[in-house]
Amino acid sequence: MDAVFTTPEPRNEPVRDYAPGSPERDSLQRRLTELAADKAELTMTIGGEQRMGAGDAIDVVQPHRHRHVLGVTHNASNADAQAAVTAAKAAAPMWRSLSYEDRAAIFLRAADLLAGPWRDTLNAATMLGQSKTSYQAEIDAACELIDFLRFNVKFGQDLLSDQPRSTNGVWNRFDHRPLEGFVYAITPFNFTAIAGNLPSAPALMGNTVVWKPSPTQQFAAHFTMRLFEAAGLPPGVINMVTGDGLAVSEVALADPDLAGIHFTGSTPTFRHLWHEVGTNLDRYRGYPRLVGETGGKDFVIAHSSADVDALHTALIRGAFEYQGQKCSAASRAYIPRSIWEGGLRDRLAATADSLTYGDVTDFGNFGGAVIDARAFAKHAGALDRIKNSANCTVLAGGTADDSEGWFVRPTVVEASDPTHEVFTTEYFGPILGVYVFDDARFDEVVTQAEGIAPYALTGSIFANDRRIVDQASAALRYAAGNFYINDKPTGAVVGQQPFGGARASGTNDKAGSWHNLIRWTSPRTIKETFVPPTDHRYPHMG
Ligand SMILES: NC(=O)c1ccc[n+]([C@@H]2O[C@H](COP(=O)([O-])OP(=O)(O)OC[C@H]3O[C@@H](n4cnc5c(N)ncnc54)[C@H](O)[C@@H]3O)[C@@H](O)[C@H]2O)c1
Ligand SMILES: N[C@@H](CCC=O)C(=O)O
Repeated sequence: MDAVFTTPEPRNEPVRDYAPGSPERDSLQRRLTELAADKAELTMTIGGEQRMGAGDAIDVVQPHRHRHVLGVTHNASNADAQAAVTAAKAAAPMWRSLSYEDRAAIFLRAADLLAGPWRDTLNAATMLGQSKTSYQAEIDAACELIDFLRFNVKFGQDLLSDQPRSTNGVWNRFDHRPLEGFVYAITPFNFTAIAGNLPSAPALMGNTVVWKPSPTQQFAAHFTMRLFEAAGLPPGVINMVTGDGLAVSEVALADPDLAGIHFTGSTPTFRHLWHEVGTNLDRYRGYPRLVGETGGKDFVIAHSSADVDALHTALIRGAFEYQGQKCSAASRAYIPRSIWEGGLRDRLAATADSLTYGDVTDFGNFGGAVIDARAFAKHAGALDRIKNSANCTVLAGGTADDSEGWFVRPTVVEASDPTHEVFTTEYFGPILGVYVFDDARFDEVVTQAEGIAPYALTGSIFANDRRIVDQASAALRYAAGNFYINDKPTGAVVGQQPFGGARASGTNDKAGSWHNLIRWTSPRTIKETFVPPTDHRYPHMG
């Protein structure tokens, strides 16, 4: 076809509320019952073929009811990984020869399928497998993934439209080539949207992918792969391998055609991958692109002019939604004594104690369980250390119980030492450290908070005094990649608050924006001269 196409103008997917008696709630509840009834075979998908990994079996369970097995998956073996890499390389010429519009249509169709008939499946799988409430699943598995798919198509088109200037007689062009090789996408447990975005964003730009989801997110990842297929994704474009990823990395990171890593997960895992790439550098055809969004120790800093009701809500939602398992979760708060002793301390503790964590299929609960036994043990250990610390007072929670599910109570800890681990260590659970300061020490506290943790992902300032907002914003310029004024530090929306952080929080390539997509292209500059010179001499030569 001869046309320059324009992709549809994206709009953020409206969030459904699943209120009692609503049709969407009935429909989601039916799908929850169906998905919980079967024990699924959580296969790999390599070159379009589904098969079980050859390594050890892993039970994928409901975190809030860990005896309930949703499905079984297997670690991929070295041979499985090799097959996935080979399939990705084999599909590359076919995939990159398709037009951008053809590739984009697949992901736009996936978005529409997810907004419609697939919505309940992805939401229910995310609720059951990752212990998210209906609301937390809806903003992730439905809305954010739909938004990633639709907005990336628009950003990709903008990127392709970026062309150099030309002069009379010369036509200059950019050929926005996909990378030469395959992209290795490794995804975390906590967001179904991130798991879907990390393989699909490079694929949209014409790359083929080996995708390794987290075993604890494999239930929803399985259905995400089926969604892409239903939307018409050809075999071999995204090859999903399962399990812990150790064998996959042995193979993929040593392959000469590794063109990039698209990672989201913890800082130690990303550092490990980066080291491995460094070790293998001489093997590669090119320099692999390393894109990693990693951990956070996200702050809320309040000034004495802050609105206390807004601050209270931001702390509760920011720290305790999805059991604190968002990289953006508020995990350290700095509160002026006038506000703290003026009522916030007792109110925050009472609200935290009132939050119900339980089975997420009971829509009355505020939250569910933490993801697995390893996370539970980590949080239980941290709570023990906190309770034994002379610097700390536990004001709410502080307990954990894994008899039915991996439940950790929403915990508020007041700590008098601002260098205590509660202000520096990412727990990735529902534990909020609070440092209380005399109101006049605000500037000093901002300076201390700015650099005490190695991360720089999200952070909030609460103040009504505009001069304070301005000063704190300047002082904290490099302390967060996503900075909030009078709002909680969680809940970024695609197209509105492009997401990512620097320092130990990652490469800050802003998922769901052109900043990210540009990492998956390698432009070729073309100069075409219409009437080339035919005399090598210059006028100054006489
Ligand atoms: N900055 C962000 O945008 C963002 C978003 C979500 C989560 N996170 C971070 O992710 C972390 C929580 O997620 P997680 O527990 O899944 O992280 P994780 O690092 O334990 O695991 C992430 C992924 O890496 C895989 N993995 C681990 N070692 C591997 C290896 N050697 N080879 C291949 N794959 C390997 C895991 O199986 C999983 O798929 C937190 O630190 C959180 O802050 C960051
Ligand atoms: N983008 C999400 C966090 C993703 C990490 O877990 C937020 O803004 O809350």
